[in-house]
Amino acid sequence: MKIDVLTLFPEMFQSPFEESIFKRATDNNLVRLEIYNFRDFAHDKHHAVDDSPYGGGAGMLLKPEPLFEAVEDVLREDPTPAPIILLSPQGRSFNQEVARELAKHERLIIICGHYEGFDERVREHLATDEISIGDFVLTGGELAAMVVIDAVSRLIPGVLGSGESSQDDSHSNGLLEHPHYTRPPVFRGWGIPDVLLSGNHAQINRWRRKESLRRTLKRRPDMFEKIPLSKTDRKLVDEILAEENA
Ligand SMILES: O=C(NCc1ccc(CNCc2ncc[nH]2)cc1)c1csc2nc[nH]c(=O)c12
Repeated sequence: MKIDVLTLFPEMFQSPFEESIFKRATDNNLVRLEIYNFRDFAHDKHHAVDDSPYGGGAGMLLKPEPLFEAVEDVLREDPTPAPIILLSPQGRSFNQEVARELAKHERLIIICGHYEGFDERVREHLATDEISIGDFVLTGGELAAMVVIDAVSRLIPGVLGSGESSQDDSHSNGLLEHPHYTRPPVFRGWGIPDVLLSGNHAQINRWRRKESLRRTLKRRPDMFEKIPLSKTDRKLVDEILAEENA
């Protein structure tokens, strides 16, 4: 997948993608990141990228010209079609489902805004999608873009090593993950559930599914109510409720 990022702070994208999993992804050409400073596309003598809002009001807005010219230049260089994604607090909420949807594209073009916000014509006539990563206010879209790039890239086949799998992490099967344990079996007097040492994989899977259900029910009832429960799940939930009320 090729990801073109338009930002006023290209240097922000250097280090986060030179480490670990993402580095492996770029090294074996599974993901290619191209960062552009859209200030380079502001051709007036002051290279102005923002201006004050018509109608008055605080703050500045990103002008349309530099953004339109930057996207058009990127598409002239490489005409491969791609969603043009505006990152903004007004976007649709990003989640694992949106990450899976974006991971299907061979290319993404991502526009990072800044505190100011965008001129509406960018939203109406340039962007094809608009994404927010949550209901909190950041100083700019760059960190949000990195979150989206990270979550999407790990879904691209081959990016995660053979050991990791994106199948069973939280939010992939609609449930939160069950507790995990590794050596030592006892640490400062704290042991681990016997079932995990039993070698009985049916019981281990049952325990894991039950603990996922328990954790999701307790911490994220909003997620829990969306999960289709099998007959076995329902039995596990009954056991959980009995235990919780014991
Ligand atoms: O660019 C982002 N944030 C920077 C930012 C913060 C506040 C405002 C409000 N506009 C002020 C204004 N409008 C007009 C004049 N002045 C706009 C942009 C962002 C991208 S995705 C995301 N997801 C979750 N949270 C986020 O903040 C983000």
